[in-house]
Amino acid sequence: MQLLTVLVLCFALVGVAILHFLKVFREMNDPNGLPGPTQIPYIGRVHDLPIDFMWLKFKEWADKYGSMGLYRTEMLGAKFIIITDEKVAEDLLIKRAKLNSDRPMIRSLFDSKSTHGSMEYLPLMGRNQYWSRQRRLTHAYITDASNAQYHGVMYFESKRWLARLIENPDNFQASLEDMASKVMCQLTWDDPSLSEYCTKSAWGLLTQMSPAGPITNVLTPLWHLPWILNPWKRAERKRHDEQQAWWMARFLGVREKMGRGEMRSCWTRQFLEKNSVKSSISGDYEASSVIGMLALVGIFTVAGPLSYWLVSMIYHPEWQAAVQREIDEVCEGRLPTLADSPRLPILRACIKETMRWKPNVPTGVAHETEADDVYNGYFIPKGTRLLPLDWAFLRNPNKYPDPENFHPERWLEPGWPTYQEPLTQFPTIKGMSSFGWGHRQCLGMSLTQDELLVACGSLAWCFNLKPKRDPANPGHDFPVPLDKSNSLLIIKPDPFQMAFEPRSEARKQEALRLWREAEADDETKRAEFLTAARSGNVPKVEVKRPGPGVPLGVLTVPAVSNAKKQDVCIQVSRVNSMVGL
Ligand code: HEM
Repeated sequence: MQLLTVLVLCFALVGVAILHFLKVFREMNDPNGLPGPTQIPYIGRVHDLPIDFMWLKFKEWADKYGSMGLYRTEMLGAKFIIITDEKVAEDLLIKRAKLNSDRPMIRSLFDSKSTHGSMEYLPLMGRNQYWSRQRRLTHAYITDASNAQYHGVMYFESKRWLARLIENPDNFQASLEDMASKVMCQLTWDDPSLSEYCTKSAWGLLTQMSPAGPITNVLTPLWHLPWILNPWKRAERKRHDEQQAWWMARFLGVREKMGRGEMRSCWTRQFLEKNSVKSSISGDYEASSVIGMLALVGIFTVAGPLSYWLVSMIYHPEWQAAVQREIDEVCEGRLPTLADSPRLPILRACIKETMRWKPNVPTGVAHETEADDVYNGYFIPKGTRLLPLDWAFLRNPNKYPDPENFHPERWLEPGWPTYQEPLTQFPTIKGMSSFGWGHRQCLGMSLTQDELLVACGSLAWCFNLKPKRDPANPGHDFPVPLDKSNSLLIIKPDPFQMAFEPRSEARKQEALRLWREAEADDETKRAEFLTAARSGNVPKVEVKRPGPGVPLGVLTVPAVSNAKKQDVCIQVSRVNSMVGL
C-alpha cells in the first residue's frame, strides 16, 4: 500500500473517531436534558470525583447544578441522578417507589443484588422475591412491638460500657463499637461474646461494598481478570465464605441448643420456633444470612452517631450541661430509661442535631430505576442510579438555618422551621432523611432511636465528656478534628483522644456497682435457666427438623437458580466443612 493511502486511511479513522466522540459528547451533554457537570465520553466525571469525601464534591456540584433539586452525572458508563432536595426524593423514591426501588450492583461482591439467588445481603438486594420476603421477616423482628424485649439488652450493655469507660477510657472507640455489636449479638444469638468477630465481619463487608473500598468498585473491568491474576476476587471469595460459614455456625448452634432445650430467647430461636414454617424463607442458608445480616447492619450504623455524639458534646459543653441538668431533674439521680424519653426533649434534640450535623451515611444509599421514566419533562433511562444525597438535604439552609453549625434549639424552640410539638414526642429521629426513602427505608429506626437514647443518656449521667490534656504540650489539649473521617458508605470519625471524667467519685462508684450487679444478675439467670433446662423443668420447644430424620446440626441449602453457581454461592460441602460438619 502506498504511503499516501495509509495516510488517508489514518486521517479517515481519526476523523470517524472524532466525529463519534463529538456525537457521544453532544448526547451526554444534551442542553435539553438534566443539568450537571460537563461529561466526557466513556468516563463521565470519574477523573475529578474524589473517592475520599465524595459527598463534598457531590454537594459542590449540587450548589452549581442542582437548582431543580437534582442533577445528572456519569461514571464509566454508569448513569447517576443526584437528588439534592427532599421534595424531589419524595417524588421519585416514595411516590414512584414502584419504579425506583431497585439497587445498583456492587461489583466487588458476588451477586450483591441476589439476582442469581444468593439471598445474602438484604439491604443490597435488588427488588426481587428474596428482598421482599426477607424485608417482611426483618421488619417483624424489629418493629415497636418487639422492642420491649430488647430494652433490657440495651440497659445491660450501656452499664457494661460505662464500666469499661471508667476502667479503660482510652479504648473508648473500640468499646463503643463493641457495645453496639454486643447489643446485636445478644438480640440475634443470645451471646454477647460473639461481638468481636461480628464487628470484624461487619467491617469487612462495609469496606467491600463501599466505593472507597477495593479498586474494583470503581475500575469495575478489573473484576473480570482471570482468577489467577485477580487478587480482589480471591480476597472476596475468602471474606465471603468465612462470613457465611460463621453465620451458619451460629444458626446451627442455636438449633442444636434448642433441641436440648438450652436456648434462651433471641431472634434466631424466634425464627426457628415460628417463622421457619410460616415464612417463605427457603432454608437454613437463607435464614442464617437474613439473621446474620441483621446482626451486622446494626453495628456501624449506630456506632457512627454515637461517636459523633462525643464530638458534639466536646464542642458544645453548654449543651452537654443542659442534657445533664435535664437528666438530673427528670431521673433524680438514677440512670435514664426509655420510659423517661417523653420528659427528655433536650437529650433527644441533641441526638437528632448530632445526626443532622454529622450524618453517618452522607451520600445516602443509591436506588436504581427499573424502567424509563420522565420527571418534570426530563427523561430518566432505566438503570439510572438515584442517589439521595443526605449531606445536601441536611444542609438545606431554608429548612436548617445556619446548617454548618450545631443548633439543638432548632428542634426545641418555636420559630425554627423544624420545630414541632408536642415536645413529649418531638424531636424524634424516626423518619429523618438519613434513614432513606420509600420501599427501601431503613428498618432499624426504632432500634437506633432507643439505643442512642439509652447510651447517650447514660454517658451524660456518668461523665463530663471533655478534650484530653496533651502531656507533651502543657496547657494544650489533643485536637478533636471535626472533619476527619473515613469515606466508606457508613462513616465514622478518625481516631482521636478525649477524656471521660466521672461527674463525681460517688457517680463513678455507682456506675461500677450497677454494672457488677447487672453482670451478677445475668450470670445467675443464665445458670438458673441451664439448670432448669437440664433437669427437664423448662418446657422443650418443638424444633423443626431440616428434613425428615435429618439431624438438627445439618445444613439445608436450596438449589441456586442460575448456572453462575460458582461465582454466586458458597458450595454446601465447603460450608459444611467450614462449620465443622
Ligand atoms: C443511624 C443509624 C442508621 C442509619 C443512618 C441507617 C440508614 C439506612 C439507609 C440510608 C438505608 C437505605 C435506605 C434506602 O435505600 O432508601 C438503610 C437500610 C436498612 N437499614 Fe438502616 N440505618 C441505621 C440503623 C439501622 C439499624 C440499627 C438496623 C437494624 C438493626 C438497620 C437495618 C436496615 C436494613 C435491614 C435496611 C435495608 C432495607 C431495604 O433495603 O429494604 N439500620 N438504613
